[in-house]
Amino acid sequence: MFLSYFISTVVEFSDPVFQLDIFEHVGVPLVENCLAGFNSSVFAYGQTGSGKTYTMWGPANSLAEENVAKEQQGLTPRVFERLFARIKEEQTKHSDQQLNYQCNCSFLEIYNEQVTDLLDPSQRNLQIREDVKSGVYVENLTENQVSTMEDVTQ
Ligand SMILES: Nc1ncnc2c1ncn2[C@@H]1O[C@H](COP(=O)(O)OP(=O)(O)OP(=O)(O)O)[C@@H](O)[C@H]1O
Repeated sequence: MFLSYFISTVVEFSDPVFQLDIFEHVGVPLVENCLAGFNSSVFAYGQTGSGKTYTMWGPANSLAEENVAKEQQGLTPRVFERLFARIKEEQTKHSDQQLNYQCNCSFLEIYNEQVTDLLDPSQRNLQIREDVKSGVYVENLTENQVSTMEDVTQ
């Protein structure tokens, strides 16, 4: 099952307060849904230059620069930081059960009905398919397993 969140971006909105607001209303419930075992996705939509990438990642190079203020971070690093922290919390809380979590993520862009794999931009025309059991999926979309922030920011 898939749970999806939609964010409409307008460049004037994507200031630090807006980033925090999005994190609280989209990021926090998304992390809890992932922990509960649901596949979850975020769609950022808006016209060219409206701030989709900024909303999802923060200012350019913010992941590489250690001194970028936390409040400038985009949704993606905040979500993964929260996810890994919550996993640790759950594992500590239920240490007798030896909980194991596997996190996989994909990133794609849809532009003029063309689907591009952002983890492998040479894949520019991926097909959207439907499977009787698993539902709608993007054929051949790269799926990376992540367990640390370094995995996410590489
Ligand atoms: N709140 C903001 N403060 C400062 N700069 C911003 C803000 N939001 C967006 N920008 C800047 O505006 C430019 C366009 O934003 P961005 O690349 O996020 O738009 P986009 O919707 O992803 O565009 P495209 O559809 O062309 O990929 C970028 O240089 C980005 O750094």
